[in-house]
Amino acid sequence: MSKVRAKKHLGQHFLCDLQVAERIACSLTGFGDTRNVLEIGPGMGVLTDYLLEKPWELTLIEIDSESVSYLREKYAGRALTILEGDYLAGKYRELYKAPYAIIGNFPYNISSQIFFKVLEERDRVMEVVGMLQKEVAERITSPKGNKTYGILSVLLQAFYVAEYLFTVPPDVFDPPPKVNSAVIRLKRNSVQELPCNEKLFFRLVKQAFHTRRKTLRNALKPMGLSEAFKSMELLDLRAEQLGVDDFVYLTQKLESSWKQ
Ligand SMILES: C[S@@+](CC[C@H](N)C(=O)[O-])C[C@H]1O[C@@H](n2cnc3c(N)ncnc32)[C@H](O)[C@@H]1O
Repeated sequence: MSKVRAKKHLGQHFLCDLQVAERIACSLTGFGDTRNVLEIGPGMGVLTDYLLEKPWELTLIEIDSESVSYLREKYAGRALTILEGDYLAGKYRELYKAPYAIIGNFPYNISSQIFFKVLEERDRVMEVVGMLQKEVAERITSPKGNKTYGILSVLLQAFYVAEYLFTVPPDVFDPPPKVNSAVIRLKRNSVQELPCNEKLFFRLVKQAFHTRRKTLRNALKPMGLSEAFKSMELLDLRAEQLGVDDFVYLTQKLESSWKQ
C-alpha cells in the first residue's frame, strides 16, 4: 500500500510518532458508558490502530477519497465502519441513536467548526478527545479572566468539563505544521438544559465577545437593552470577566426585561 499524498487544503499533517498516537487514543475514557466512537479525519489510521485495540464500536469519517481507499484496504475484514464524507455535513442523529464519543487529530482549518458542531450534538456527544492548534486548545480550556477566554470557552464549558492534556511539537508530523498542537478532552457535565433561553444565551455570548474590549453595556447595545437592564452593575465588566453562570444570569435578565 503506498502512502497517502498529504493535501494541504484538507489540513493533512500525518502524525508519525506512535507514542503520541497511543497517548491520544488512550486519553479516551468511555465516559458516560459510551462505546460508540467516531474518529474524524483518520488519514492513514495512526490513531485508528490503537483505537482498534479497545472495546469501541468504531466509525471513521474521512473526506479524502485517497485516504478512504487506503483505509478500506488496510482494515479489510476488521470490525469498523468507514464513511467517506465531510464531518461538518454529516447527520449524526441518524447514525447514532445512543450517546457517542468523538476523537481525532483534527484538520486545523476546521477545528473551531468541529466544536460548534459538537455543541449542536451535545445531547449525544459524551466525550471528545481532539488534537488541534495549541492556541485553539487554550481558548477552549481557558478559565474566565484569561486573554484566551472567548466564545468557544463559554459555550463549551456550559455543557462540558474541558481539560488541556498535553502539548505536541510540529516535528512529529509529516509535513510539520507551522504551529504547536495540543490535545484536549471534553466530558459532558450534568447540565441537560441551561436554566435560561439557550438560543438567546448563545446569541448573547457571541455578541458579548464580538467587541471584547468594550464593557458589556456597550458590547450588548445591538441587542436592544432597556434602561432597567442597562443599569445592572455586571454590565460594567467585559465579556472575558464573566463565567458561564454570569452569562446565564444575564440571559435571564435580558429576556425578562423584554417582557416588561
Ligand atoms: C491532521 S490530519 C490527521 C490524519 C491522521 N488522523 C493522523 O493523525 O495522522 C486531518 C485529517 O482530516 C481529514 N479531513 C479534513 N477535513 C475533513 C472533514 N471536513 N471531514 C472529515 N475529515 C476531514 C483530512 O483528510 C486528514 O486525513
